[in-house]
Amino acid sequence: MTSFTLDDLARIIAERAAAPASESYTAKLVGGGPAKAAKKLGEEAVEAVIAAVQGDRENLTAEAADVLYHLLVVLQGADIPLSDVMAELERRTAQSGLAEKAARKT
Ligand SMILES: N=c1c2ncn([C@@H]3O[C@H](COP(=O)(O)OP(=O)(O)OP(=O)(O)O)[C@@H](O)[C@H]3O)c2ncn1[C@@H]1O[C@H](COP(=O)(O)O)[C@@H](O)[C@H]1O
Repeated sequence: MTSFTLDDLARIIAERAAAPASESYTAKLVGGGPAKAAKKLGEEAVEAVIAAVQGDRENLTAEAADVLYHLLVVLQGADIPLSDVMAELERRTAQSGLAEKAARKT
């Protein structure tokens, strides 16, 4: 069990984004522009998919951490607060995913 949250990580990323790129991987990614950060997110997502398909729990745990970190970096670069994403997820709790999918088809 850990008390570390995505909010904590988003705060670290926001701080590090302002650091010199020579001192921070986060600053280097954000400074490289949205396409670079998004490409990295895509790569990490594919690695997580491969680990999931292989049933490799240890690797999937590590790759999931990479995906979450890189997603938060992409959000930071796009100036989208994590709280906006959480609000969208909260809004979706009003109905099941299956009900939402069915409503889209009609
Ligand atoms: N959680 C992370 C985190 N997860 C993954 N990574 C980096 O993401 C990269 C993953 O890419 P790869 O495995 O493909 O490695 P790579 O080949 O070196 O990457 P590229 O050169 O291709 O970009 C590695 O360099 C990891 O170090 C992270 N870098 C930073 N953080 C967090 O951000 C904080 C601030 O880090 P800096 O911004 O570097 O100060 C850290 O203390 C952590 O809390």
